[in-house]
Amino acid sequence: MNTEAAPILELRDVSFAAQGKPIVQDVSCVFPENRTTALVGPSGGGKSTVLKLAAGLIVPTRGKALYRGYEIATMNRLRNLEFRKNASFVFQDSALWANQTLRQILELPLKIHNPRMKDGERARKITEVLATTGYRKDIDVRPSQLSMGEQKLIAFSRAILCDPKLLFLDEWTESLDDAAARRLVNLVKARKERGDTIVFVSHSYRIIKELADTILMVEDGRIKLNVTAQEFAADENLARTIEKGIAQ
Ligand SMILES: Nc1ncnc2c1ncn2[C@@H]1O[C@H](COP(=O)(O)OP(=O)(O)OP(=O)(O)O)[C@@H](O)[C@H]1O
Repeated sequence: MNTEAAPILELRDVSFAAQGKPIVQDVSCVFPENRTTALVGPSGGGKSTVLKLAAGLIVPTRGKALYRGYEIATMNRLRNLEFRKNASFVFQDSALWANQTLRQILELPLKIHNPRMKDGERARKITEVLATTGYRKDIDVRPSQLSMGEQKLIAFSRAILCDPKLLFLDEWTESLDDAAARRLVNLVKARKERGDTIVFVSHSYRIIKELADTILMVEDGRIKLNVTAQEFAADENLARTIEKGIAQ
């Protein structure tokens, strides 16, 4: 585990249960600032749940999720606002509001975090971000008119609109064609290079190898491996274990 950078995020002895079923158990890990961490592992192992716990989207049943040392579930309103302004999440299913147009969906985070932004500036910002992510169609339509891949582009565009320093990505390239997936990987790479803190879930060995500084293998709700990219690159057995774990 890399300890030289500050743990902007930490899970401390975290467990999470739903409907009496343990989903994540006794997870402790740090997500260092300015680093990219990949959560990998077999389907149903608990990766998305760990990601949501780290992002403060769900509250641990036991233990603490911390942002800069403050418990996310109980930190004061101002600190929570700062955290929310700095953090964005791309959900596995895109999570676009069915009854809103894409324009309304994209306007909302800007209205919340930059309430003084003028209408024209907001429209320019949206056009600029969509050009970056490569969504070129009409935005006065509802999400149901989009393919899954197009929904992913909108979800990613929404996530970067307010220029977050902390990005949580849950299989953000799934359902995209190769060109679009490459564009979104490159966009994350650029953010990583400028020093953002990124935590992502992916089943793609290639993406994990390309982006991750640290790899956490989550299986049966526990962290089974916590290795740096250097350790991963230097140890063929480790690489095989991770590749096998992803493929399950
Ligand atoms: N709120 C919940 N209520 C009931 N079961 C849940 C809940 N959240 C997660 N689970 C279950 O816990 C297990 C782990 O889910 P999670 O989505 O975290 O896994 P994952 O590793 O991200 O899987 P995948 O790679 O398939 O997306 C799954 O069996 C899932 O159905």
